Amino acid sequence: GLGLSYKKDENFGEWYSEVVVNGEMIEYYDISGCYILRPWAMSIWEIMQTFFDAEIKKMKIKNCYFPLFVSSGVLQKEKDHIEGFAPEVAWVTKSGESELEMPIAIRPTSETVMYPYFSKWIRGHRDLPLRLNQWCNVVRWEFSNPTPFIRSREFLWQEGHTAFATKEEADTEVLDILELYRRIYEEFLAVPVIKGKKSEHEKFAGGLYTTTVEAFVPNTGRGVQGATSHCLGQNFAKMFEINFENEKGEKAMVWQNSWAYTTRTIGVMIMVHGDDKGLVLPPKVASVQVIVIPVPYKDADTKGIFDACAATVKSLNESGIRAEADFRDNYSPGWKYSHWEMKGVPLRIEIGPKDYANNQVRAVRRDNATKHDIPMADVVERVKDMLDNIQQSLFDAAKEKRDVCIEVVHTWEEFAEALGQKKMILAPWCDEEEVERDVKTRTKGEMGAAKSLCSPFQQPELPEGTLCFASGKPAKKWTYWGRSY
Ligand SMILES: O=C(C[C@H]1NCCC[C@H]1O)Cn1cnc2c(c1=O)CCCC2
Ligand SMILES: [Mg+2]
Repeated sequence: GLGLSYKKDENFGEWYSEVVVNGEMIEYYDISGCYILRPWAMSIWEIMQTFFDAEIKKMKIKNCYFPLFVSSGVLQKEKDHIEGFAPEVAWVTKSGESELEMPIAIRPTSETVMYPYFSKWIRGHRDLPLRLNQWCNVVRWEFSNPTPFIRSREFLWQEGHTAFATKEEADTEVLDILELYRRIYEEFLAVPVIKGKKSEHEKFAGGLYTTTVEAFVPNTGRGVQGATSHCLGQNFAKMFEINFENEKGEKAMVWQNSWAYTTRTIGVMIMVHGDDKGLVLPPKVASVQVIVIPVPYKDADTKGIFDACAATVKSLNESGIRAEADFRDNYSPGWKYSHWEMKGVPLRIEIGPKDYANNQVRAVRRDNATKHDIPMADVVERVKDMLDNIQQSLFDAAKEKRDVCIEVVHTWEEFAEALGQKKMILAPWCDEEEVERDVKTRTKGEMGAAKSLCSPFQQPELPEGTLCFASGKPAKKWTYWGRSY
């Protein structure tokens, strides 16, 4: 029957796999690591896309579409870009029965697809800035445990690729985009994130520096890279000869950025807000924000109740609230309550004989299960306030929960203990790459090694003489560490 067979706090992995299916977001597919995104998931992607697309259009960024296929010569052009990733590239080697002359890669990302044309299109400083984005799918044939939304062999994303005459312009855009990613997480998905910079070891190998918004899943004690905004410097410009004649008539290389967020965002939201009754959707990303359910009683005025439901839906929709009624006569009200709770609809409105007689409705919040009797005349205003309140309290609850998982440490012993307690660890670090590699080695285990998540832009005070938690050398910066997805 209805209901989950796993509890979030007891069997998180099984709970997650069940909740994405029972919530009708995902259907498993016969190829491992690939998932069907059903409308209940796709509508969330579209709501975020509508926001992000409008924001980048305000920044004069234009959408385009490049081919799915990359020739192998081009893909291997930027050496350190590809060396670490080669095993993940999927190749087309045949068409029908015949072998292809040259194998063709399926894009795992589009730097090497786009940049030969950036080189062709960018001649003079008037061609700059060039700022393109594409909404598409990418394929990475990963082997570590596939997880719906979080780690799949094909996923949807947007990838922005921009070129500027100066580093200052690139640096500014990196942070403008990162702020949009923070808004996606904190204002839409109600998930708190930390803005920061990736270490040299964790950054995008082909780039100059990587900025990130880091989320955290308290149940597993794992950090999640939420979205990334990279400054590529002039590395790709050198490789792909993307030069321009500057205003002094000199030949100069462009400064580039690339930035992405993916369908992983949806998985993070589910992991953070979901509970043992199923999904819990923040109103901003819920395709149905209010579900109205008639509770007919054998001899009560059923038609009146149904009309009241339809009128309630109509007035909510007219005020911009996404409301629907569930009039199906082959399911009981109780069944409907569980069904829409499983799907995470933020607010339920029940109209039964008593409500109808008293010209009121009963609203039930999905996040805290509280019940509220509302006069019909006040429904639109009260529902608007409740949805805003649900959005804010989901964020506040998630932030509180994430904050208690943060542990500040100064020594290796404290670090190891906090890691064992599934914490996100803030530690003073000497910022030396081999020390980071050493931390990975020392924390290897079946749970996976700890890694640096980011050095937060908001740096706490670092008193003179503070030593690195891992090497004992003078610390240079506070850095978040933890296990991750
Ligand atoms: O994709 C990026 C960098 C960059 N790509 C464009 C959008 C922003 C940012 O994600 C890093 N990266 C990750 N994973 C892979 C590659 C790769 O370049 C290339 C080969 C396959 C796997
Ligand atoms: Mg990867």
